[in-house]
Amino acid sequence: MAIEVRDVNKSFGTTPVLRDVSVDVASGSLTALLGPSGGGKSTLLRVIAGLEHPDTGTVRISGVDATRLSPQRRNVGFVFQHYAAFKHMTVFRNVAFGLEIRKRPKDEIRRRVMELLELVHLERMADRYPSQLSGGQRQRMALARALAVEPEVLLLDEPFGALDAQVRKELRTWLRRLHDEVHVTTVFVTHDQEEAIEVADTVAVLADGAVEQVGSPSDVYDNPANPFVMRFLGPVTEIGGSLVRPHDIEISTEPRPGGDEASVTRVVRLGFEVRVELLVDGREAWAQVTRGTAEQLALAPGATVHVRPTPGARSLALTGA
Ligand SMILES: Nc1ncnc2c1ncn2[C@@H]1O[C@H](COP(=O)(O)OP(=O)(O)OP(=O)(O)O)[C@@H](O)[C@H]1O
Repeated sequence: MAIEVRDVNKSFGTTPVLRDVSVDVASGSLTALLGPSGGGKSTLLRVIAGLEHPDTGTVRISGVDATRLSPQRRNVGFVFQHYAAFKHMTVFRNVAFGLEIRKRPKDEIRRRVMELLELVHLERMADRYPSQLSGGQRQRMALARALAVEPEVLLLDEPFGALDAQVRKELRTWLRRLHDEVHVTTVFVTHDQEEAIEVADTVAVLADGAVEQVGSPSDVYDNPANPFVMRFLGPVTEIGGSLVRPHDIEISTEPRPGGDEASVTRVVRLGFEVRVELLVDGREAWAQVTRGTAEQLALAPGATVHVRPTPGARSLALTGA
């Protein structure tokens, strides 16, 4: 394990922000800390970095108890949402900074920095100043700078959070590729479930200071541990007292075992997908079907149909939830 967080508790004043948090991060993995705003993701990342100290519990990095080590002695690289670059230094010098203060030989620094700039596709920007870069380029420079000193662990706090949607999407794909090339153990914070699912190989869902579930993206999406995780990871709807993914609802014109009668209230075509709004037992629900299915069943407002979760689909009973 690259990182082992054990039974960490942290309060600010009297407010508990992390409650008995235990997470393992495998060496070489790309792990997302995912959850709603205020859930404690940044605080957990800062505890791993050594920027906050837990009240109780331990943090081990590469097998060493790091709980009391300063950030400098943990060998971690850090990138924040708003990255503070040295404005008066070129991109080259920003990336070289950590190596220069470690007094590495000049030619080694030059080689390493150019390698890193190539890795983040900024090799032609070496002589520019941070103000001459786009937001996405600046964050890539920040990553190169964090990687320069060869950290054992890379910690990213919403690194693309301040960028517009399009650039954000590009950088996601880019981060995944970068990780496939350098394999440095990486933990990144995000509140965007799509980003976590697309980029990470492990997702830890954090809410209200506690870990709700840790698993692969398909694990947490297909086998959510509880209604909270199911709702947070993707669209849900409710039929027969259970929470179901709308694409896991089977619609038929004939009654089927385990099905409920429903009336179609609205049919919305969204390209290839069709959103079918329903009333089941007086309650609103919706199903996502393909255009082919919608046409075949002649779904239209006012139609009476029968719905049930697709056999084998994951559903969660909502009793008491
Ligand atoms: N230094 C601090 N002093 C007091 N309270 C803090 C401090 N840092 C964080 N908090 C509180 O701790 C809680 C968790 O914050 P944290 O930033 O870890 O959550 P988060 O999941 O990263 O949320 P976001 O995505 O909004 O950053 C919040 O209620 C926040 O107000």
